[in-house]
Amino acid sequence: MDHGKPKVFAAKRIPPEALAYLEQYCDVRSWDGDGPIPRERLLAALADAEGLLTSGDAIDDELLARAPKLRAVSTVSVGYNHFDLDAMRRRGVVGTHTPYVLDDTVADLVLALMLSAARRVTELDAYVKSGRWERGQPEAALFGTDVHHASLGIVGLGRIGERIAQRAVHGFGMKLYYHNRSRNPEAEERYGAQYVSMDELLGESDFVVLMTPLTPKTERFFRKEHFDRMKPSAFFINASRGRTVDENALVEALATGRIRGAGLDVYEVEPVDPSHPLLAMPNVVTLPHIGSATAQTRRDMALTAARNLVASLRGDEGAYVVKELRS
Ligand SMILES: NC(=O)C1=CN([C@@H]2O[C@H](COP(=O)(O)OP(=O)(O)OC[C@H]3O[C@@H](n4cnc5c(N)ncnc54)[C@H](O)[C@@H]3O)[C@@H](O)[C@H]2O)C=CC1
Ligand SMILES: O=C(O)C(=O)CO
Repeated sequence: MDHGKPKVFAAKRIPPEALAYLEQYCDVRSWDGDGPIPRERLLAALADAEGLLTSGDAIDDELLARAPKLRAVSTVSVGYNHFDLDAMRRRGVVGTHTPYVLDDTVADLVLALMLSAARRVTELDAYVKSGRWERGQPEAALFGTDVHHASLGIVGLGRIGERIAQRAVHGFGMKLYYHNRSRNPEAEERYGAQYVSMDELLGESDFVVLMTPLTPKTERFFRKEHFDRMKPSAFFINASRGRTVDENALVEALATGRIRGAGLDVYEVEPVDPSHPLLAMPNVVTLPHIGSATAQTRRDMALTAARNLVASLRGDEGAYVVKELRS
């Protein structure tokens, strides 16, 4: 322990390299329990902390009131919907995140969801493993849908969206539509992406990929009227946040055959309830929020988060401060 170093609390386990970096500059205490830290333990640990490294803990008024010395919160994620930005601004607490380092890894997973849903990979894997593959069955029962040269609509063509676009257009020859808050001229140039209204995107796309952050504006913004406008042959892919979608409307669209299938990495409530109707649908590929979950990328994210925390506490340049909290 070094009294000259700022006290920080790591509310999640981080790889040794990131921890070693943090320890060079900070007096670090870490949560070493299994699973997420209980809220009360977290609040108690923050009584004298100047910095917090976290991933999904809600950074809200209650937490900030219990952490009077807190100056910086660094999340090991690019999404920061767990930050109460107004509360942090009021108390002058800096918030940072980990953009860029995970873009390719998440984009790979989105392609995996598209391919799995369209070619029925998980459904047919279960079919083979359960011994149901026999000669003489009608082969059409195993047919899927082509991904190559199909049309893709990305809602939220940002950092990750662009990496998806690159794979889809240059790798699979897909035609690309997108809808954003504002146009992305570089992506239009690089990928021939066409900026369209939501209506047009939904009506034209064989695959609709949702990649917006969760904000007050995007909370449950994808709802029944959107599924109703999609092609009945289309697939819905969500790797953003579950709460951007009205999940009941998604279930209904799938159950009534209004859309062909879905690929999901995220859910309204995580972990998703084992009795959730989505889990019983063979045309839905479900993953446990693993968009960025490769060993290398999680190491890179932890190191970025550690660097962000140190830079914020030292007042150095270079931390990825979330855009709403930049001065
Ligand atoms: N499944 C997973 O494991 C992961 C999920 N994510 C999620 O992906 C999100 C996006 O990450 P990035 O691409 O780095 O963010 P980004 O900020 O680079 O891109 C987001 C895009 O969404 C657009 N957008 C925002 N609000 C919109 C609205 N109301 N309507 C239409 N478009 C809107 C923005 O214009 C921007 O182009 C994260 O915030 C996070 O929630 C990120 C990493 C891993
Ligand atoms: O970074 C994020 O926002 C995630 O969801 C996990 O990588």
